[in-house]
Amino acid sequence: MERALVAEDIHRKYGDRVALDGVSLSVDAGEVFALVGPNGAGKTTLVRALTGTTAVDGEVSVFGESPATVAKSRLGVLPQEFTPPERLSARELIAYYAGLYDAPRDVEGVLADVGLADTADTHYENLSGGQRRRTCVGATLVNDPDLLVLDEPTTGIDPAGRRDLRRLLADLADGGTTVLLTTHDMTEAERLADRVGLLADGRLAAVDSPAALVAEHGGENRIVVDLVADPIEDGTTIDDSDGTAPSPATAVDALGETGHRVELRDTELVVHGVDAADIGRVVDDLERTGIVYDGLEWRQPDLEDVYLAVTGQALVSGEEPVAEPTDDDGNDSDDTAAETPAKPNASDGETGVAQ
Ligand SMILES: Nc1ncnc2c1ncn2[C@@H]1O[C@H](COP(=O)(O)OP(=O)(O)OP(=O)(O)O)[C@@H](O)[C@H]1O
Repeated sequence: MERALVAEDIHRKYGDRVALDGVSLSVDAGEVFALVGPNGAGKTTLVRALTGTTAVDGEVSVFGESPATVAKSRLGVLPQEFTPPERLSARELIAYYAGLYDAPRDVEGVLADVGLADTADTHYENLSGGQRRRTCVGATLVNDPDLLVLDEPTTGIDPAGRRDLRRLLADLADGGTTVLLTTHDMTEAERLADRVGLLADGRLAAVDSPAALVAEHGGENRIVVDLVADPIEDGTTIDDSDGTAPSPATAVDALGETGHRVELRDTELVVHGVDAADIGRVVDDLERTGIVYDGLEWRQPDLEDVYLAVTGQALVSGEEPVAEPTDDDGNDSDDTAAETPAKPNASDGETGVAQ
């Protein structure tokens, strides 16, 4: 199997700040690889290292060559920040980038791939945030690259657009294109990637298929109970004979006696090791404790749980805020959805108290 990308022990500092701290990674040709991590984890720096746009200590090769010498026609790179000329239409922009290559793809085919066939004549400045991002993705496809490197390609794209883009990337991968993308969104990584690299503080904390990571680190199925923070103030009816609800700690003890590991996390109570067939029994046990709760949810472990288990940091996932408007007519929008998210430090780990 040809290696599309190899990085060996890459280090990168900005002043005293360590952005990459000994990252080694290899991606096979035809693989979809997702780099996942919170703001500041080092994703963009790693992408830049792999594509030769920032100098690093360590070895990087792309299809066996230095990123500086590999044929540009083999690569399609979407930086996190990419602002094409605003007074050109989507079609003109794609045609412009296609014109940089000797044997480009058909412009209309690229526009169709990124779902912009009906918006192709709208100026870039009048496209919605999601349509702009799709135009930028289109610009990376004009040379039919062997390796696509996409830094947060779905930022600002609405859920339907994300699905379309995922489908496109999956089709490209089926056709042999290697895809390396970064995302904050674990669901996206889980759905799309053959393998996922969990990046935290400039280090790859784990690399494997989503299923293998979840099996190894995800923990058990669980019920998460959303407790009422203050049932008296909340006006919730309390059934206890003395008119007071049991404390969460009492409920934890009572549930613990039923054989499950129970954990209290702020206003959530987590009952671990609950398989689908046990849900009814555990809910009955919960009712018997008399604890007052707003709702509950049965959850199977996912990559977010893996990230927390492996790095000790919580990574909030799900769909990112959607740029408005999200309609597809693309006309007269003055939307300027941020292409560049703020960069706070990684979020704090959970502060649960294990019972
Ligand atoms: N040009 C730069 N100058 C100084 N520090 C930088 C620079 N680029 C990145 N950093 C720092 O390096 C660390 C890694 O940043 P990087 O942009 O690679 O993270 P990221 O995972 O891509 O974050 P985000 O999800 O916000 O894009 C951060 O602490 C960041 O502040």
